[in-house]
Amino acid sequence: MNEKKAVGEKATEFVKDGMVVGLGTGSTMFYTLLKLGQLVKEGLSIQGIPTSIQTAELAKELNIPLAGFKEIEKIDLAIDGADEVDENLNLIKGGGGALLREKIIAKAANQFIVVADPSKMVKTLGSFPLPVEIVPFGAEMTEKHLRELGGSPALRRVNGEPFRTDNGHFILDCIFPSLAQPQELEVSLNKIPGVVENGLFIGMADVLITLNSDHQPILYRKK
Ligand SMILES: O=C(CO)[C@H](O)[C@H](O)COP(=O)(O)O
Repeated sequence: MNEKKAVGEKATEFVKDGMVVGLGTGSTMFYTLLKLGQLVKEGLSIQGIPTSIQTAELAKELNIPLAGFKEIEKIDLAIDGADEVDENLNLIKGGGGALLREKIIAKAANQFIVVADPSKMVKTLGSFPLPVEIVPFGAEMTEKHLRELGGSPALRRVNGEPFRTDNGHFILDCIFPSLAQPQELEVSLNKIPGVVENGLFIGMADVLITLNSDHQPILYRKK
């Protein structure tokens, strides 16, 4: 069975007529977007706020109307994937490099829904290297500061060249020996000059959609 499709499509049940919807990025969101495109074709009226150029392009292909921040007053709902989800619905995101725009939109939304197949569920965050978005200027120094915080950063590359986010920044993928206190690390990381944002989404998710052992969609709400 296609687990990403099952959870991705389930999230569209939260989308109602007239809503402004934050549209996340990634292969799970692909299915959410396909389903939203179908619903729009059938008459659903929404405005989407994309979290990446990739998502904006797909939404345009699917005729999902898009809006910018100047045109809207609120975001009713944001839907997005995750790289890891713990039992408290804390997340690591940014595997696709869209973490900054994703966090801005998740924070602005009245409700943030995460779609994650069971492979993303973990007891403690941190097996997935934490993406940290940094400005290219002084990258070596920023990397050094991340090492001082206990991380082992690696510059993300594509075809040998540094990967650039939609915002023109670099990504350092950081392994930390322990992410037992993710909320403290999230704050410490963002205090480093040169760090723009990190992929820890602590206390932000309101609803998680994953699958149970019978492969049926199951919802967990923030405690
Ligand atoms: O954070 C993200 C992109 O920056 C994605 O939501 C995350 O990487 C999950 O992607 P996928 O659904 O493809 O597994």
